Amino acid sequence: MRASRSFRRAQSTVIGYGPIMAETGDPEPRPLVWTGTSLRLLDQTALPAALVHLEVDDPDELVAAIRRLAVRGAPALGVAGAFGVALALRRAERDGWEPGRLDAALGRLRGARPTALALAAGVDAAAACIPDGLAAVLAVAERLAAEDEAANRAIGRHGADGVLARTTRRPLRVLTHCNTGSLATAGWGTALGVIRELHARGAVEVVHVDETRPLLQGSRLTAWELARAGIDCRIQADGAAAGAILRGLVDVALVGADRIAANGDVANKVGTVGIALACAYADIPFVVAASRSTIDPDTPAGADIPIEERDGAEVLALAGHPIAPPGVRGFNPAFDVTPAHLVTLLVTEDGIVT
Ligand SMILES: CSC[C@H]1O[C@H](OP(=O)(O)O)[C@H](O)[C@@H]1O
Repeated sequence: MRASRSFRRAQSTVIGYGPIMAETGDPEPRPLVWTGTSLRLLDQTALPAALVHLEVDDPDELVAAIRRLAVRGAPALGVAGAFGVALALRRAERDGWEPGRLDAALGRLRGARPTALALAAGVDAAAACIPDGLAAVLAVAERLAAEDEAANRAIGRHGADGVLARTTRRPLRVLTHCNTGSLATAGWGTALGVIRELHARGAVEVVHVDETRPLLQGSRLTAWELARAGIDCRIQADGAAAGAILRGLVDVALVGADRIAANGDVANKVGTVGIALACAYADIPFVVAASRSTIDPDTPAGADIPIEERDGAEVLALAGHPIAPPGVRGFNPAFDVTPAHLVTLLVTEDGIVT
C-alpha cells in the first residue's frame, strides 16, 4: 500500500508474543495512542502475526480504519472517536474548512459503526468542546481513555465477585466470545478484564475462546491477549460453544456489549445470543460485563438497536481466501441481541446492575 500523506504505515513485524512485549515495552500494547499531532493505531487486522502501527492524521482515514476494524471494540471506538474530533479540528483550522465540512466529517466519524453506542458518544462529547479549542477536545479524549481503563478495573473486580458468588466449581472453565480485552478498550478490558481478575485470584482453569467468525477476533486477538497474560485457553469454532456448554465443559460464559437497551436487552458480537440460550438451557451463568456508558436509556429495547450489517464478502472468505462458490451471497450481521431475561448478571463499574 502506498502510504498517502495522512495515512503513513509504520511497520515493525514480529512473530509470536515475547518480541512484541519487548518491542513496545508495554505489557499490554494499547489499541491507540495520541502522538501530539496524529493518532497511532495498532492495526488489529494484522494481529497476531504482525505488530503494525498506523499513523493517522485525517478524520476520514480514521473512519476507514474503524470500518475495517483496524481499531475496534466499543470502548476503544469511543476514545478513537473523541481523538478523531481532534484530528478533524486540526485539519479544519489548518486548511480553513467551512463549518459544514467539519460537521460532515464528524457525521461520518460518528456513524462509522452504528451499533457501538460508545463511538457516537465519544464523538459527541469531544465535539461539544470544539468552541473551547483543540486542547479542550484533547482533554475530553484523554479523560475518556483514563475513565475507561479505571472503569474496566472496577468491572473486573465486581464481575469476579459476582461470578464466584454464582458458581461452585473451582477453578472455573470460562467461555468468552469475540474480543473484550485491552485491544477493545482503553486498557484491561471488560469481560476479559473479569477473566484477568478471576485468573489473578487463581480461579481460572481454562478459557474456551470462540474464534468469532468471520473476522476472528477471538482466535486472533483474545487468544493473543490471554497467551500474553499466561492464562490457559483453547480456541474453538463458534459452533462448538453450545455443545461445550450442554456437555458441562463450561461453568460460566462472560461476554461484553456494544449497546444495552433501556430494558436490559444486550447487543453484542453475532453469536452471543446462541451462547445465552445454551447457558439458560444448561442453567449456568451468562454474564455481561460492560461500562455504564454502554447502557443507552434512549433506546427502549433490543429491537430498537441498529445492527451493523457488514459486507457479505467477509463471510465468503477466510483470511482472504475464498471459502464459497462464486456467485453465492453472504449474510453478515456484525451483532445480535440477547434478551434481558437471558442475562444472569450485568456488571458495570458501579457493580452488579442485574
Ligand atoms: C469491550 S466490548 C467490545 C465489543 O466489541 C466487539 O465488536 P467488534 O469487534 O465488531 O468491534 C464485540 O462485540 C465485543 O463484545
